[in-house]
Amino acid sequence: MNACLAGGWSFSWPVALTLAVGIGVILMARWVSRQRHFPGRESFIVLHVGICWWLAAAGLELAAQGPQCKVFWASMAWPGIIGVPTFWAVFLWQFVNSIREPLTLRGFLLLGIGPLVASAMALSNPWHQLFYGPGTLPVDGSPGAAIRYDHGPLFNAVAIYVYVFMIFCLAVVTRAALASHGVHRRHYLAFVLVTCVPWSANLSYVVFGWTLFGFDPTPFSFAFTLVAFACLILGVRLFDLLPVARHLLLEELPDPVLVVDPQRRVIDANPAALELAGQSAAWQGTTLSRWPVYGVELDAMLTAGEREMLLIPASSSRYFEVRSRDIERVTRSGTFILGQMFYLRDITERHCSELKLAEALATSEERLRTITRLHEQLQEQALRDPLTGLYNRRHLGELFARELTRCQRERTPISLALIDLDHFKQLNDRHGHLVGDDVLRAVAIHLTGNLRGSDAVFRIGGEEFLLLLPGAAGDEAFARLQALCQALAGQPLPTREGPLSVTLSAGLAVWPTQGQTLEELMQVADAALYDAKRNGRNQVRRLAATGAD
Ligand SMILES: Nc1nc2c(ncn2[C@@H]2O[C@H](COP(=O)(O)OP(=O)(O)OP(=O)(O)O)[C@@H](O)[C@H]2O)c(=O)[nH]1
Repeated sequence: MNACLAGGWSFSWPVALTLAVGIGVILMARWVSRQRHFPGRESFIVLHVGICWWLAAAGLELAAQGPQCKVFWASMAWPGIIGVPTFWAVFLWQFVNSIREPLTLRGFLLLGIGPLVASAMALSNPWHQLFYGPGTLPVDGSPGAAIRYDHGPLFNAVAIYVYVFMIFCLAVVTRAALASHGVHRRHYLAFVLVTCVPWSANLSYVVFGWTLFGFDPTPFSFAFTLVAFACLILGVRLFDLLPVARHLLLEELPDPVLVVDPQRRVIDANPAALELAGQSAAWQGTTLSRWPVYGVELDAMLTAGEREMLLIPASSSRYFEVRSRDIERVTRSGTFILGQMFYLRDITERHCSELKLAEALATSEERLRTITRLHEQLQEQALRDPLTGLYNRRHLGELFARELTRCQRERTPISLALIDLDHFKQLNDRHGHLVGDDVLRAVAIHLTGNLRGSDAVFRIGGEEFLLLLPGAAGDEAFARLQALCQALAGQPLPTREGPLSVTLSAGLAVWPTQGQTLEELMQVADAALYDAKRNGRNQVRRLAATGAD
């Protein structure tokens, strides 16, 4: 060994490559060792130590000039050559089965027997030549020429030992990939690739004698392993729980989530989205507009550039609030849209509550309107006489006060007339009360039919009426009342027993000359009415005015 350490060396590109890969492996192993704990972490680090060992021995073999030294360094590689598949298998087993406890010392020592025995067999080869046969010679006579190895039976036995581990590794990750889905499956499939590439390189060397730089290509294939792990760790954050947790969250989310690429093809959908669409297989890559149940709406939403909408799928009685957002990647040259994500929030409960609330509000408003209408009707009814529909005495005070204010402001008079039907008792007695009611109604119509806009007529007693004529002075009011009186007398009224003739007597009072208040005016008018009755009825009377009217 001393001779080989002190022997001639030549630094070449293949040596530089092994050195670079070795440094990369050390850096990655160091970085991984500082990461959070993950299943198989210790085995993963031991595996990388094995790779480094192998690379170091391979580099020394490549750099060594003497053929014996080359064979010596090749023999020194065996702890790494056996250790790598052994601890790759242990790591995969622990990772796939989520075994967090590190390998026991006993297990470690047991698994270390293989590499030790193989190394011992390789290093003792000069005495038995069963590992490398006598045909192990340089490929040509040039200095530092590569060695063509004559693989002996012990070499083949060790190769089989290694391949058993590799087959085990493949079986473990393939089974795990088949049994899992989502992020986990992608991780396991990556492991299948990472297993296959160095193994294929090794198989091609052992079985077909294929070499790279005249050398076993397996150590160089670790460059691929290094890049693959770098991509897995940095790209999909292997060993990190966050992507797995996010994936699980999406899987468990009761609300549908759909992801489309820039060509509007569905590239991902969580179980809730698949269930709503009734999709189960071969859905990936479906054009959004052809996506069942709600694809057309989402497609239209994208076209319209809308970010939010209410979705009521035809085949479902549920309501969804759809939100879309761009999936972007920011690079130095700008922001690229990688696709869109749709999030469908089930708002059925909220929407139904809102609908019920709106319905309840509408009903309440309708009821309130009805109550207001009824209240107004009641108020109106309270002010009106039910038989004739004329205002009653209750409304008189209010209306008079209003008219009085107006007439005071406008300095105009108000005439007030009390009207009483003549011999109404006789009419009742002769024709009955119902006919009397007919007459009262007909008189009410007669009176209202002869009023002007601002006039008002009230029924203030059985067959007593009151006329309020704002703005009408005594003479004018008197003339109008007389016309009313004569018209009534000359026109029989319709009743259930045929037309009947009635007459009225009226007494007139005028504000402000004959009274200041309603009571005073009514007293004056009543006195005048009494006068009319006494003078033979069917006439209008007024007392002599105490001032100008
Ligand atoms: N049909 C009907 N009659 C009523 C109503 N209210 C009061 N009367 C009647 O009206 C009559 C009033 O009679 P009286 O006060 O004696 O007066 P009158 O018979 O008209 O005689 P004079 O007023 O003196 O001309 C009574 O017979 C009451 O019963 C009503 O609402 N309907």
